[in-house]
Amino acid sequence: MTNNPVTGPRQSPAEWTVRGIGRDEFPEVARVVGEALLAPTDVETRVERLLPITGGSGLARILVAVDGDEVVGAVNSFDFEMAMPGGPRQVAGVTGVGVWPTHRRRGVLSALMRRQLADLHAAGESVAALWASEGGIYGRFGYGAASMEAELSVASPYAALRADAPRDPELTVRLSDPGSVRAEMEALFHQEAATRIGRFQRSEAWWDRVLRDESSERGGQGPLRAVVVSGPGGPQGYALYRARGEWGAAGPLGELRVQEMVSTTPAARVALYEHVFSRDLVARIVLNSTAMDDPLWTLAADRQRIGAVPGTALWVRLVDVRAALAERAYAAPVEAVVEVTDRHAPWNAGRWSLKADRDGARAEATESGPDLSLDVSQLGAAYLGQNTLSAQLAAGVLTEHTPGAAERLDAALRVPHAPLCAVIF
Ligand SMILES: CC(=O)SCCNC(=O)CCNC(=O)[C@H](O)C(C)(C)COP(=O)(O)OP(=O)(O)OC[C@H]1O[C@@H](n2cnc3c(N)ncnc32)[C@H](O)[C@@H]1OP(=O)(O)O
Repeated sequence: MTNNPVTGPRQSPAEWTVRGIGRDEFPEVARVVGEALLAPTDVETRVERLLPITGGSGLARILVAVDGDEVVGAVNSFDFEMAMPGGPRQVAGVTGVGVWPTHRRRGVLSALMRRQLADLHAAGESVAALWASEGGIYGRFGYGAASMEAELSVASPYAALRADAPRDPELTVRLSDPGSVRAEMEALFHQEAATRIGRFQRSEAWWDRVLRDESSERGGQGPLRAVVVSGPGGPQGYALYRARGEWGAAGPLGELRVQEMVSTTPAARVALYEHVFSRDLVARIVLNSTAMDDPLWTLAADRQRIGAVPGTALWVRLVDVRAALAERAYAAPVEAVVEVTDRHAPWNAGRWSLKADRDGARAEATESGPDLSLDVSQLGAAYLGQNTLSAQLAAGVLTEHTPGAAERLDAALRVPHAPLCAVIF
């Protein structure tokens, strides 16, 4: 044990007691995590907001580290149905990670992460995913940065689509308050969340959270609005957005911010863009969190006028490498032996033979020589199909024993559309 005047004595993760919680301890967990995350709301409000989405069996997924009687750190995970390559899967959505400020850098998170990983594995869960507050935290625990999303913005004079963008005169566009079209939005989202990698199905409580509209949620903007595009057969898309009016010496400087856009047909997408692009008094349109292959890149009249701020979205952890490899879908036949190192999950370490084609995959332990050696975090980074192993090879962070192995695996791991989660959990 070493001592540090700021953080106190450094302990090994094994020295911390980690346990589950009773229902009456939830406010204490909310207090500790809220303080760590610099949450602007009071504990009561946080409990009121978090309980519905965490509730039920969710509390059983919370772990705390204690110092005597005191809770000094916590982790939680949602039991998501998230779209993965090949379809919807159960994914542990790791969340609510925080360590009491006087106990940081003493191994508390490490203890919590190890126990959470062991619990998820024991429960038969194969994949965990999270949004990280900081990029330096989770790689050491076997998470790989697996997807990027981008905030897009466009100044109103350039907010226009190509002349040949698909437009359907039969579509109608209806603007209303979100509550009155919630059922339509839920149905459209449910469809998208079954296939769009990274999306997770929403409970009613999650919808309440997405549609929350107190003034503290608005970030200086106006109320949440919903626009729904429908054809003769019913709704084909929706967007949720807020707008803020502003005036400068030369006229209107309003901003319109799209929180979410979902569409099931190209023409509905076009109608949604054209609705938000055509609002009067708006000088700038922002699309909060978009997939890296958002159709706007193809449809914009001048794509060079789109400003893009990309950022890391989901980090993925293969809790059970064998199961995660076997349940994934593959775009091309592949046979390879991967040698995996895993500091925190010894059951993953070793050589895995993957045999896959478009009809299915098998992964089993093997003694054969590896084609590729890598850390479990690197496999996590490639799992959603957005990041290639070839890029990691070029960066010099994995070893290829058989020339071309990374490229062949990449061809099999490829997915047709970029992942999109968009909702930070
Ligand atoms: C999914 C989510 O909920 S994301 C939200 C994460 N939470 C936050 O950001 C809240 C504020 N921060 C905290 O509560 C804490 O600082 C945490 C949770 C990030 C880290 O907890 P700690 O108990 O301090 O971590 P712990 O002592 O186990 O550190 C383990 C290792 O990670 C490193 N580490 C911890 N946090 C960070 C960081 N933010 N950046 C880089 N390295 C870090 C430590 O230096 C240590 O490295 P070492 O093993 O080489 O010595």
